[in-house]
Amino acid sequence: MVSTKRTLAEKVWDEHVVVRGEGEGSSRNPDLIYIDLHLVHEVTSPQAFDGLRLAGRPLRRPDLTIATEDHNVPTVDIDKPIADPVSRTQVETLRRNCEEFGVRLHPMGDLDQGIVHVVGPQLGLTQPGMTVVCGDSHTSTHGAFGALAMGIGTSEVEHVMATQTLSLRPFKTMAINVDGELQPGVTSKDVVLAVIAKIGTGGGQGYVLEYRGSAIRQMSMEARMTVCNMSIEAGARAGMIAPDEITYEFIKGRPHAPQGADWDAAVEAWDQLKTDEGATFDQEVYIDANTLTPFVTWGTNPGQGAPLGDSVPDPTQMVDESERLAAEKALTYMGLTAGTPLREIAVDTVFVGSCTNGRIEDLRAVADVLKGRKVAEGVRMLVVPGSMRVRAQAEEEGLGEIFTAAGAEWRQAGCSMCLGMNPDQLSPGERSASTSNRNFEGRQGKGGRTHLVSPLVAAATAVRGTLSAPADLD
Ligand SMILES: CC(C)[C@H](C(=O)O)[C@@H](O)C(=O)O
Ligand code: SF4
Repeated sequence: MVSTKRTLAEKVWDEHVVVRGEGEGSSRNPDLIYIDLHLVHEVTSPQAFDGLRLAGRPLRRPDLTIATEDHNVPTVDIDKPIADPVSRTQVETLRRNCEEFGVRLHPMGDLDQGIVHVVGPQLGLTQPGMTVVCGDSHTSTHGAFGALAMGIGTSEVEHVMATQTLSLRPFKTMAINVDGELQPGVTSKDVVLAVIAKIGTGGGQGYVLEYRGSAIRQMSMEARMTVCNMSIEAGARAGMIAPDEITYEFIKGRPHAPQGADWDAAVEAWDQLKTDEGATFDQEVYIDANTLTPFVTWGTNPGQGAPLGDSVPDPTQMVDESERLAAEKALTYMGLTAGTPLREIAVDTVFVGSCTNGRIEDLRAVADVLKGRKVAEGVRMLVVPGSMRVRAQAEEEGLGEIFTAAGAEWRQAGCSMCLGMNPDQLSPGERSASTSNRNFEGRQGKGGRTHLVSPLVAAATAVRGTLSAPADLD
């Protein structure tokens, strides 16, 4: 007998099937899935809009589509024209397209402008049980609300624009059980870096991950978003967390949250989403939260990480050949020697921001460490809010002053140094501690060397000048 017990991901999927694909098992055709929310930014939308225009089609549901400018925007002098011609064209094209197709756009300077994955939740647009897509791999962030949120390619962006549906193959399910309690100074970023180091950058391929367990339940929505954000770095199609009181508390009262009787009905429906007792996952992974310590990467993919107390690993000790070769190549690029304690690695730049760690809670954590302290001599520190609303709130709480007094640059909202598509970049050979999600070669600028860290580690590193945790400060 087929079990009727379903996981969170399966429930959301089932709710959105417009047409079920024929066949069974691995030969089953894709299902046609309805999409509740389509987020748009300047990088992956131009060709999709062109396609619509060529086909003479309107946008099917402008009311379920929202755009913001994030990747190509500068984070200083935002009242001046964008200097780089490619970036300027991208942003101007988005503005023209949104105007022509009737898409709500939050442009530079607007209070709701910012990184697309910060803006959706902030407006209360991202809600439990929804299907959310965006032409962006870190769409997985929205899974923190119990939404099935997936990054899609430009041709799929056009398909969603035209039909509000997507043809998708069913996925496998993986439970990531994180039980126990995180020690002080250990954050959700450390959890997800440890998860990726454990299952590998390909470990999640074909799966939707569901993060479960007591450590996840205790996390704030900001922290849960950090975890789900990086699901894609394990190769997963999406990452999800079942909604609970913490989720509802976050959504309640936001501009697009249901109100009055609709709110009560919504919460009742959202409460049904959690994975049924006895439902089975295709795979289960266990992480002990009690034993986790701050985690940093030493290599050039997010799976090449280790506890901060460790040393740069020695590739010759690695049994797996492809792992060894990858580590050797990474250490050469990173300019690191096996055996060097990670704490002794000196950085030139510290970047706090991105859709992984650019929310208010992240900025508060950084300000807590920086208060009354100074950024080390010779170190450049950028603090970049994920959205203009985050910036405004940080200003209101006096965080901006703390950053500036410590000697950090307190910027306007955008993807910034998370990737080299705007003026905030590393120069060749420059080394950073970064709260973002990717440490690929050249990610933050050609020849730049990236260590992925939590906001707490970023702040302590800025003060000491070498990879550090707040506990290392006097
Ligand atoms: C530019 C965009 C398509 C890309 C993505 O898909 O994730 C970017 O946001 C990234 O983080 O690498
Ligand atoms: S902040 Fe970084 S990861 Fe997030 S959408 Fe922008 S470029 Fe991609």
